[in-house]
Amino acid sequence: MSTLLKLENMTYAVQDRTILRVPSLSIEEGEIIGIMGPNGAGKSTLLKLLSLLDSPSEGTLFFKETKLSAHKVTIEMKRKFAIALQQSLLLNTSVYQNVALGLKIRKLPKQEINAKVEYWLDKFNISHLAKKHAYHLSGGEAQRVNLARAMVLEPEVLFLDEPFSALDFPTKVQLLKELKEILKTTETTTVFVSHDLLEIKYLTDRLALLMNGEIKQLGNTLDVIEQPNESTAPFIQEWKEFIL
Ligand SMILES: Nc1ncnc2c1ncn2[C@@H]1O[C@H](COP(=O)(O)OP(=O)(O)OP(=O)(O)O)[C@@H](O)[C@H]1O
Repeated sequence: MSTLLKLENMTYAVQDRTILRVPSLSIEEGEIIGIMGPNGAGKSTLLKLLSLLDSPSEGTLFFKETKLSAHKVTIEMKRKFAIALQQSLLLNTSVYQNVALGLKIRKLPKQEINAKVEYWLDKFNISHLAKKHAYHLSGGEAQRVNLARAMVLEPEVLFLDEPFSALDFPTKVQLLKELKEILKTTETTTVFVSHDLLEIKYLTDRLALLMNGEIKQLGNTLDVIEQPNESTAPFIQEWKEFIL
């Protein structure tokens, strides 16, 4: 495995208040890394910095060997990333057009767009919804479209911010299973932000536990869950009591 994304000496401050401090974080090619922590820990902020939606107050982000800055980043660099959020924010058009839009913007030939959209609608089991209006979908269907819209771009890094949190349990479980299969077969490097230890345990290879704007523990997901450190044990223990 080689390092795809790397943060160094990063801080992020809002009005003189430092809300995130990450001395070092590497994301390895092909891995699924989870970011978990309590409300307000800084998870979404970290995801925004890694995905170039925002820039740090200090520090550097590297993509492979290239130093990135959100201010100067090229379209080519942004196109290496895709993001799916909790709210699918679909456009006022059909499912097909929602999934096709990113490829149209990239000016791909029509035939290629058709082939890719059909492929990803099929992968997420939503081919039958292609003509349906995006505003008439269930929550689970909309999240499938959201994920297909991200994956059709064949990103080098996929960022997921709580994509399952609004779904009911059976819908979530089914989609998690399918997504894991897709991410593993495509070897898509993925950064997954979640509140839910069950989702994290099922989907991720490594886990960063973020608290008060700092990564308090980072390691193999099962190791972190089984052997939390002094800082993370109370948080993990609460989860264990809740699910066991
Ligand atoms: N633009 C901003 N202005 C002021 N405060 C901010 C801003 N962005 C984030 N914060 C603060 O920084 C902290 C981290 O926010 P962030 O949304 O990253 O946390 P989170 O772990 O994703 O939280 P949640 O689990 O509730 O979504 C919070 O205290 C939040 O209020």
